[in-house]
Amino acid sequence: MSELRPFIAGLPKAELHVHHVGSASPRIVAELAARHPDSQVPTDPEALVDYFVFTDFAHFIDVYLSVVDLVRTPEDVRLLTFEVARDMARQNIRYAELTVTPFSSTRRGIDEKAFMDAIEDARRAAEKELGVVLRWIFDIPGEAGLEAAEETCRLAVDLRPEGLVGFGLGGPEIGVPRPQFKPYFDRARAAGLHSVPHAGETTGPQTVWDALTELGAERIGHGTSSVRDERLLAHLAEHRIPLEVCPTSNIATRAVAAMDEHPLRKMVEAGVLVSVNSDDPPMFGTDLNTEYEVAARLLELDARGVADLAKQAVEASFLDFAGKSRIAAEIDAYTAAWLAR
Ligand SMILES: O=c1[nH]cnc2c1ncn2[C@@H]1O[C@H](CO)[C@@H](O)[C@H]1O
Repeated sequence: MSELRPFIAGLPKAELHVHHVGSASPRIVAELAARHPDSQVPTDPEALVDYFVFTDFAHFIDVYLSVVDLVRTPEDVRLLTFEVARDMARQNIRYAELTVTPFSSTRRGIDEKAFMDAIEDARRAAEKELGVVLRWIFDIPGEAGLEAAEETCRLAVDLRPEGLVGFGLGGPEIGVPRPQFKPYFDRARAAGLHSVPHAGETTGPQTVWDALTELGAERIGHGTSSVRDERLLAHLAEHRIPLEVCPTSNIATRAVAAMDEHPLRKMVEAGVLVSVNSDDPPMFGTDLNTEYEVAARLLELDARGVADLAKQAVEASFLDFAGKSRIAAEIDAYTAAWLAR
């Protein structure tokens, strides 16, 4: 544990890249697994630790989908969402853009309106009872193809829950080229949603270019391989297109071989705006505070540097000016008080 840990723990934070089902705590996953004994997911939180060791990215997606399979009723959705916010509140996360995959639930038979009501109900309760502001990014699960794209787009545009701010694309990249999703991103953007696809997590920089030119990406999920293309890095820096970086995730899914090889530092040195994120925290044995510790080590930051990093996430968010200013001011006040101790 680094000496920055207590500072980071109390620091007000925003998280921009974190998956809904992927944030279910071991307790919640175990509880859902016990409710649905036909599943292969362990019902014991201890056994989950081993279950969440991944041989590669494809294995991670298989395990992820086995947990998705446990969420079967609107009440499961509501419980999961509120509990995720509770974990965020414990870490002083004030604001989160949570990536939700409605297709996974509607395809499993959850009524679409009941699904929206469940997440919205949890969002309001989280804000009121926990002081955590949640917003949604609806993502297309890439492996499910154009059918999922059509359905996700329809749900986003036609049902448009109040908390929805963005439209994304997740899952595997290999064999799932980004350009085919252009019509769906065009529709979502025309409806006023922000474009936030994953790209360059498990494939090269061309996927990031495709996300920018074909999908109108305003932020990139992961974008890890961007560092292999100097021109791309310069483009991201110049146009202030942030990368959502999730260091421990990249090691856990074996997208990056070792933490000391993580490209975060190279991104920052190229002047790219970055946000630090936890992705699927319990599955990767991490949380946002730990990711800030990791980033502080990779970037050799002191408390002030960590506070600046937290402000970059606020800057990269889809909050309005007043919302950004409010959290940035909280970060400044907290940091000043900490440094004056
Ligand atoms: O790190 C990640 N990269 C890509 N997709 C992810 C990640 N974590 C969770 N998902 C989720 O995987 C599902 C199956 O496609 C999607 O729902 C996506 O949100």
